[in-house]
Amino acid sequence: MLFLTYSSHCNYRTLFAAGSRSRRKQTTHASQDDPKHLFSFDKKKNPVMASSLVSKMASRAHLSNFSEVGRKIVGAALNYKSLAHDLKVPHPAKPIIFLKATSSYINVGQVIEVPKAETVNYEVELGVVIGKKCKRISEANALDYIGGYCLALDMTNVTQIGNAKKMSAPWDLGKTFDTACPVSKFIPKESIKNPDDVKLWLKLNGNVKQEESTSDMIFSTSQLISYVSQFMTLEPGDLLLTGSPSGVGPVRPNDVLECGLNDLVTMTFSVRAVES
Ligand SMILES: CC(=O)CC(=O)C(=O)O
Repeated sequence: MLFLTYSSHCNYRTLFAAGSRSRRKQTTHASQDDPKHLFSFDKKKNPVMASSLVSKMASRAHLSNFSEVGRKIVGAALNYKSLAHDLKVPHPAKPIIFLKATSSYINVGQVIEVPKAETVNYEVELGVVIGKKCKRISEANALDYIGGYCLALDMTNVTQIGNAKKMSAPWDLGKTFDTACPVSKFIPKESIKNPDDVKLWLKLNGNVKQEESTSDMIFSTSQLISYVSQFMTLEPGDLLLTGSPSGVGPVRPNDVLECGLNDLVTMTFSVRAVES
């Protein structure tokens, strides 16, 4: 007897939304990323392993739903050498950190909203989904706290950021308006060996506007996670936006943005105007 009795303990059927396939069918053709793969052992002989794998499954189910369950989105600004070069500004001495509200998430199928009289820029980014609670962690340990990844757009209202700068006010209205954080599906941690070397690209209406490796980042993924964790506790499902490479630019109503991350994921969003 393998895993069949587990469903009553952890209710992972609901967690994984396994659909209509029977549990027994799920034992066959298990792929690397498939949670059922975890259950190919004898649970009576390995009760400790069984319980740890159940919690691993529950945690991955939780993380794959990060845009619903995550409690914050933390962004890093000016984190690419190429962007700093384009903007003719020096590299920041420390990460520049801002927050986006989770109400700004949208998923594929939803539309980016742009106020008619304002300018909103696209910025393609690697998103890091936090896998376990981290507070004041070292750079050396930071990668252990990653639960997975996503492709993200850090939509930025530059009209609002310009207004804020004039008043020495925070950037919030420029970063965290509704629809400001389009995200892809969850990418399991194992799919990306090195988050500091993945390729990001973005096309606006079919024309390539951004294309860069995360190796161009000023602060590495570990440095960003460790730095942020000195100030705020990162929790499972939180998202860290690692910054945008050069090529950022404005969108207009009816534009179509298409972007991708390695050969792992692509996503497409269209833009519509809303009243300012
Ligand atoms: C002002 C910005 O939008 C900077 C930013 O978010 C970035 O990724 O760089």
